[in-house]
Amino acid sequence: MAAPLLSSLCCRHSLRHCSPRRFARNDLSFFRSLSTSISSEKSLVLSHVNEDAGVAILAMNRPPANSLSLELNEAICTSLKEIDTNPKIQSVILASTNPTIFSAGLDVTELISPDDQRLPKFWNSLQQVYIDLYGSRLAIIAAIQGHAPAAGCMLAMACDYRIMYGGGEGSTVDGRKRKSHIPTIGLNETQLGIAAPPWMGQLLVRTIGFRPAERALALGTLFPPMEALIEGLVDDVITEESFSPSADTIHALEKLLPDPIRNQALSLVMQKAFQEAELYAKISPQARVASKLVTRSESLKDMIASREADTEYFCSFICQDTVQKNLKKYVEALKKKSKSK
Ligand SMILES: CCCCCCCCCCC/C=C/C(=O)SCCNC(=O)CCNC(=O)[C@H](O)C(C)(C)COP(=O)(O)OP(=O)(O)OC[C@H]1O[C@@H](n2cnc3c(N)ncnc32)[C@H](O)[C@@H]1OP(=O)(O)O
Repeated sequence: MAAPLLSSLCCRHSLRHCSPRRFARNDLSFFRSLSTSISSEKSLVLSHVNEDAGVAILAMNRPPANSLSLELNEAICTSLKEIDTNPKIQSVILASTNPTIFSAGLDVTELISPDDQRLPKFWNSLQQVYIDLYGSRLAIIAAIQGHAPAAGCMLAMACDYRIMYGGGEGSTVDGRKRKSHIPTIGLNETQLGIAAPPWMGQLLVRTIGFRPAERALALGTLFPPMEALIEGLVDDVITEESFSPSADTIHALEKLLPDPIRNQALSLVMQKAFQEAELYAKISPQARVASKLVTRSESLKDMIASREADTEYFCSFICQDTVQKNLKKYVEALKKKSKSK
């Protein structure tokens, strides 16, 4: 696995497929669902490309919480690969069709009383998502509208830039009032009685620095947006107080977008993500990819070298009685909370 990945970072995609695209700052037409749009695995992922813009959107679409199952992981990788093979695309926005949950992390039901054959496949698929995102030649922008705990946070950290919704009353991207929503992000595994695997923990260390990461990992801290910004876990926090799209914009987008992501395209987070995607797409792809290689190749090599051992450790760890007990308790509490709403 190592050789293809690193060669893809070095040359396979990056140096051959370098045709930066320009598009107008406010041109939201990049969201247009082309007839060649990619939707895979029963649309667990909605993916659309705009070759003129050089930008793609990849929106996770697994209700209710975009929790990462084997199938969703595979769908993310498949979609990303399809986008990656398109030489006209330089940037991708990683988003969610759920406006309040980016991804709830691993599908915890995958971890409870797991099937022997499926569990290692499941873990491998998560490792692959990380490798494909973190090692992509594409500039990937995380549009974090909602919660991103645990592996959801990992997805965001594996991107090149993270924009988070700052929360607040009455966000009205579609003209309707909605309840106040303040998303959180972080590696909260210890709160489930498990620990983040080394490669995920190290990703946090590389993102926010050693001491803050050490503390956040131990406590399983979930950061609200402004704290995440201060820690450097996200790069930008957007509030929608001043956001009021014009009727023309809404009308144009209604024509352009398929239902699941129409409102998302109108949100300020998505528009900022678009601007950032545009910014990255303007940089010489050779230079951008080379700089990504400088900061990411060593850790990717290490992760890939320990991949099998990581899978073995994960499987035996998850199957321990105490871990199973903790996980069951956690899921019961989650279901109870959901029912009590
Ligand atoms: C030393 C090295 C050791 C290495 C060993 C490896 C160990 C393993 C490491 C694994 C690393 C990664 C771990 C994970 O990602 S575990 C998952 C962590 N995720 C969470 O803790 C989040 C749980 N969810 C929530 O807190 C909330 O749902 C959330 C804040 C995301 C949203 O809240 P909201 O109120 O909007 O929504 P609900 O809670 O009502 O949820 C809606 C429905 O979704 C279901 N749900 C939510 N999260 C999950 C999930 N992670 N998996 C499966 N299902 C989930 C929830 O039950 C609701 O469904 P129902 O309505 O049907 O009950």
